[in-house]
Amino acid sequence: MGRKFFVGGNWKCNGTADEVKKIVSTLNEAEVPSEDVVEVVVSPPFVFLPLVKSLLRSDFGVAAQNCWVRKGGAFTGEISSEMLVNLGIPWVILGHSERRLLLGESNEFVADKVAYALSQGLKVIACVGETLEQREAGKTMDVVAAQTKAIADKISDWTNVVLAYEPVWAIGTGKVATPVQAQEVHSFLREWFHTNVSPDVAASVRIIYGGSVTAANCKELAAQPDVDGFLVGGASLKPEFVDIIKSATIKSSA
Ligand SMILES: O=C(CO)COP(=O)(O)O
Repeated sequence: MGRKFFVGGNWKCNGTADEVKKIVSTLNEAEVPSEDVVEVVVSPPFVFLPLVKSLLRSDFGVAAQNCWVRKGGAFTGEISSEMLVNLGIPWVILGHSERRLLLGESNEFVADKVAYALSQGLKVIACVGETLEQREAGKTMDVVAAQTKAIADKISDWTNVVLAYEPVWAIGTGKVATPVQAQEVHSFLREWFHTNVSPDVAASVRIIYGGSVTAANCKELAAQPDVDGFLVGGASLKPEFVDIIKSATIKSSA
């Protein structure tokens, strides 16, 4: 079966061209486990995508942080899936909580984006996760199931999807989910796929964790059976991202 460990770096709305070049050169010089062990994808802001793609080592992939929900056209300020494909950008992050909450992206809108991006040949990192209020109300599983179901209702092939579980209360707060909390939701989601999609998809889909992942906490999280990697925000802008990539070896030596 073998779910290859996946480490994504979401740079969000950060960086100047010089800073971006610096991060890329750190990554290019890094000694990391081979492509058989870990898949690494970094996601710079749109404007830096061509720069990063041209400079970044070829064993690392590049992702956009969003794209338009359907075919491009008269949608000022948007970037289409077609454009990403045209530039040779293989991945896109969709449904990040910052977009769901700050820009009002609904489960259905995110699901439409996922379906369209896949139809154009992009690979998708689809994000789900509950707010603190939802967690405290005991609704975590309902929320992530509804977010995942909206996508499952619109796609039939999960091969090119990585699901990122990112509890909103852990994003950018320094308050990481404990390994037990992460495993609990990841195993719930895998079970959800088993029941609602198929045993094959449940076994093969990668479910990665995001929210205050650092070099200090990544190993314990990576050791959880249903944690197949990470989506890293703040720490992906720093050299410690390389240490997070290296946590993949925990799986290969297991
Ligand atoms: O939102 C995230 C990745 O998409 C996580 O961000 P932080 O790692 O900064 O908490």
